[in-house]
Amino acid sequence: MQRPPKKFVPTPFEYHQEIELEVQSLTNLGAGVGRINGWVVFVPFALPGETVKARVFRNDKNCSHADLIEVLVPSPDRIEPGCELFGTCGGCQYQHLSYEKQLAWKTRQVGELMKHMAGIEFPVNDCLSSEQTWNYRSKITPHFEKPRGGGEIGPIGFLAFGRRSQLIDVPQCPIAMESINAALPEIREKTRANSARYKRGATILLRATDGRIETNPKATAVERVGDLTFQFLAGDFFQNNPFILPAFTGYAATKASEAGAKYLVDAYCGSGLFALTLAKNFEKVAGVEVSETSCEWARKNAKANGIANAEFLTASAEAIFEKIDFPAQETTVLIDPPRKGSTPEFLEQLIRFGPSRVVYISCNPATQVRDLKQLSEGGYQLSDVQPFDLFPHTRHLECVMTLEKR
Ligand SMILES: C[S@@+](CC[C@H](N)C(=O)[O-])C[C@H]1O[C@@H](n2cnc3c(N)ncnc32)[C@H](O)[C@@H]1O
Repeated sequence: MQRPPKKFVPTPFEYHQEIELEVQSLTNLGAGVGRINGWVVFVPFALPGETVKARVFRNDKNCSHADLIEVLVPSPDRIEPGCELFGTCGGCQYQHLSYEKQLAWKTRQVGELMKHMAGIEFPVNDCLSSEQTWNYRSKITPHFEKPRGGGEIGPIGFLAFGRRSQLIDVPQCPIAMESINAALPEIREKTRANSARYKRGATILLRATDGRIETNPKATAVERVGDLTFQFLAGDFFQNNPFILPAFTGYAATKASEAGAKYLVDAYCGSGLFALTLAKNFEKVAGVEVSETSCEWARKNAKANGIANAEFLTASAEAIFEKIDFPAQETTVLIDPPRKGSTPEFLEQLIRFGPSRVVYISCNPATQVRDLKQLSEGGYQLSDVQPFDLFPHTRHLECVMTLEKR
């Protein structure tokens, strides 16, 4: 038997002890959850309803973690993964689960996070699917490392499953657009051929835009959403599943405007996706974005699309409240912060401003629910929770939460 790592805690299971358990649930990180005599065990790649054999590699204070060895009784929802790297690559967690059940679990996970992290019980609408469930990503960023002191570069790809630094080689990625996969072999070859130019590792950008693949983060990329055209720097943020964007922005538009608000604040606005797709529903729109280049593109995008009622401020999000003269009772504040969520400072100012509605969009329900708690304590109450599956076959999702001032 392999020797346990130094910090291994040997209770309740020994290192590499093999256990059999029934899996009951699926966490929002994508791991199956079962219990042995009430003790919780997490087993990635095991599905609810399955009986599995697993090997324990860590015991924590109130749970253990184990690797899946064998599925003894499979779930009827288990399917053949679409990628041969599934299970070794850290990118996808759900390729072995039918798409319908992926959606059902994502819906349930949002509800459970709200209940457990914020003590809020609220019905979650069914997660809306992506029109295209394979070849949907318009951007991938494979990495590579170079050994210190020279030598050939190692694998070009993504983090291996469960690892913090080990990469696996990814020659093709079936969730990336076909045009990205078509360009990938040549880009990988070139990277290897030019390996002398790299002192250490790097990240390669592949952004599908306007019929080509852009690798220069400083080049301009373009994306169409409904009847609007957005330009932005290829290396800057833009939602990377274009197939669901009309439905996603359409939903945000309805939620932001249905109660009759005339003014919209779009905080963390990027190159203007929500501000500009929603502008026709409002008298005036004010966006705020910390990235100078994204914000500059938001202004240019407004102009290029003939939108005259949207202004953009380059600043950290909380600065917007000093700038606007919108009456709070006629204003919706939409926020779409990065994965780490918003900040207590921003939320405090938002609550002090007191808009009639808040539409909070997030790609990380855990930080969203943390912030929801602050908003809820600050006098806002949920009226709608709608997840969108921008990232089929992965554990990720986008969630639109609508809150109203009590
Ligand atoms: C998830 S993206 C959303 C962008 C945009 N809403 C969209 O959908 O294209 C989050 C954005 O927040 C910006 N950001 C990060 N920290 C910020 C801050 N403190 N204040 C304002 N914007 C910030 C990032 O530059 C990024 O453009």
